[in-house]
Amino acid sequence: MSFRTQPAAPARLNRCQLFGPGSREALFEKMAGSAADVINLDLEDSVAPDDKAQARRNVIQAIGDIDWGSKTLSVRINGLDTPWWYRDVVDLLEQAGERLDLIMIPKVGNAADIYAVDALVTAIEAAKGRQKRIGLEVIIESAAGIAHVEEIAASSPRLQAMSLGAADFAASMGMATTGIGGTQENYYMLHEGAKYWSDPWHWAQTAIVAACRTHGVLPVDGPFGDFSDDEGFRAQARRSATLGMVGKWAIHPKQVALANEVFSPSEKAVTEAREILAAMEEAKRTGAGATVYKGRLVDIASIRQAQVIVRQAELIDA
Ligand SMILES: CC(=O)SCCNC(=O)CCNC(=O)[C@H](O)C(C)(C)COP(=O)(O)OP(=O)(O)OC[C@H]1O[C@@H](n2cnc3c(N)ncnc32)[C@H](O)[C@@H]1OP(=O)(O)O
Ligand SMILES: O=CC(=O)O
Ligand SMILES: [Mg+2]
Repeated sequence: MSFRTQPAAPARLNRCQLFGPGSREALFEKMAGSAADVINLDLEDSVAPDDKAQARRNVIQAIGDIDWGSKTLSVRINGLDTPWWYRDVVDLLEQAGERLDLIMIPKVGNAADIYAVDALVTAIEAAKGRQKRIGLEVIIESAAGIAHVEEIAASSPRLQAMSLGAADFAASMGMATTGIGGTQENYYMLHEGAKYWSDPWHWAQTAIVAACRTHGVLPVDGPFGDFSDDEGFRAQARRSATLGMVGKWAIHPKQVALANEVFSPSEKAVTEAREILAAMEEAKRTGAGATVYKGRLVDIASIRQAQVIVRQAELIDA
């Protein structure tokens, strides 16, 4: 490791973030009863402009009235280029109960966006004597957001998670698609007449993972719009998990089980990780730094790799 060590991301489960519009109160109990680790009550793009004020009132009421169990409870506020965001923050912090865990800031473009919200949150917490410090999460979903991804990841000690928002990201980048995540028909290489599809989200995801891991923030994959396509969701989520993301959004309840499945290590993976740790303990006992496990090299780096899987399994079992 460099002299600059890598801070740990928050030790909590974030396999699935289930979204629901703040204007659809009837969904709130269903969201609370779901198997999602994180709930995102939305005041932004799933709420029509005329419904913004009512949605805000619904969400504030629901934060106190509904039993959210042990879930992380987050509210997505409106973007900083709108007339609604400051009232979202003020009303949430002044009126919502202590059960609220996070505020999600959409369409962040640079660290100053988080600074502005942090300053407002900090002042209201002090003025109101709120006991629990509110965390922040952000969505990278614009050209500016991805260009400034590292300063955004470093922007505030309140920052816990960062998601890729494929829909707005595609729009901001001028990508020729109306699909939200997943395979894009025209993004392929041609070799001897055969098409090989590639992943247009890959580079943004890796930039987000690197920025998050540098600064101790959880990297999360955002929405997959086609909720009729379970295999498409699985494929996207598996790629994200392989790259180091910890979870994925669900924009429909049927996606929750899929995300939980992909971001929970299989029994086989956990057993293998524990066996690698045991093999390395044995190697250490005999003074070796490297050994052979199932015909392949394992060394001290393998301990760190195995610990990623074991830690996730322990969080799930806790
Ligand atoms: C690009 C972005 O910004 S994504 C993030 C913002 N977007 C959102 O928050 C959208 C979230 N999702 C939704 O609003 C809805 O799921 C929709 C509009 C996609 C579909 O809604 P519906 O047509 O009601 O879905 P559908 O009929 O398939 O619902 C099946 C059941 O799941 C429930 N349900 C639907 N959405 C949700 C949800 N988000 N959370 C919990 N339950 C839900 C329905 O009430 C219904 O319950 P029932 O069987 O008891 O009647
Ligand atoms: O907010 C999410 C997105 O994909 O846009
Ligand atoms: Mg968006």
